[in-house]
Amino acid sequence: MTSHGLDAPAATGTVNYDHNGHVSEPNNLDDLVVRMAGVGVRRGRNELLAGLDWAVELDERWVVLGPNGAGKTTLLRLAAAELHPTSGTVDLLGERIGKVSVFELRPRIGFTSAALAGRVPGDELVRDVVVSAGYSVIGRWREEYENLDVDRAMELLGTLGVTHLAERTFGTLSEGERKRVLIARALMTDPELLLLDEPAAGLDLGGREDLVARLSTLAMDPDAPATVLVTHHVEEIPPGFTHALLLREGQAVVAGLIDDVLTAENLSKTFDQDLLLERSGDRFFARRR
Ligand SMILES: Nc1ncnc2c1ncn2[C@@H]1O[C@H](COP(=O)(O)OP(=O)(O)OP(=O)(O)O)[C@@H](O)[C@H]1O
Repeated sequence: MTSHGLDAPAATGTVNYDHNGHVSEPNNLDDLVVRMAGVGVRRGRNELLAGLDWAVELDERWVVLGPNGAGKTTLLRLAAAELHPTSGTVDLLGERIGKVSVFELRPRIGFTSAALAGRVPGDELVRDVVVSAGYSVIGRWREEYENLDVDRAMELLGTLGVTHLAERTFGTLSEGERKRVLIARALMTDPELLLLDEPAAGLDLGGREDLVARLSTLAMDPDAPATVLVTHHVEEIPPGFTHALLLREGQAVVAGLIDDVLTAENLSKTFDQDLLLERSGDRFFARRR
């Protein structure tokens, strides 16, 4: 860990781009929740991400799609201030990574991932898993939480449809129940950016559909934070998501409004298969041609 709390050596960004991809100084970073310019992440000889330009605005809901190993989790960890880029610049919530303490930034960002699920002690009460996010720790660490915090945790468990699990221990929950509890936890600090890494992975059909519906409600709520959802499957894109970034081998294939960029052609390029994409109402379905 560096003095900024990052788990990779801090490298000062050298390149800035404007929205058209031209080199420039940023104008008003406050308008952007995430801004990545010329971002690369390298581990040994592996380029996990390369030359990535991406920006997320306050009212946008992004889905990041790509095959195994495309760099999706790496991208999300950059957006969660958990990683530092090897090259390029990352600005989160108007702050440049490398110039700000990530410990100040992280409470403003809600993040769920399988890695986080693995760090939650199995004997923690579900209610405490959620409420402790407000104190930037995992699990209960105080004898007494503020009543207001407990009320908020219960309200969020309600939003995710799992109030009845509040007094259960995390280790006794099913995969789907854990995912919902962790999304409630991610929302606990009222974050300005919500990052969801494969929230529907491992869920059965009913669980997936229920989660997609709840994420759709959240996406359509104008007060909800800017959201980025990583998935392998177009079927998991909740209605209300506005933008898509398609990633392949650490590089963006295409990024923009879902209606513009989510096409059979782009999906086929991304997954290196001849794919058929169908749209039914506001849901997507894909299969091999
Ligand atoms: N520390 C590391 N050292 C070397 N290679 C790494 C390291 N971390 C990740 N990688 C590699 O970088 C690539 C991108 O990993 P990442 O986890 O970001 O992909 P992903 O798109 O999230 O994949 P998946 O869909 O399988 O979860 C993978 O090929 C992975 O093996």
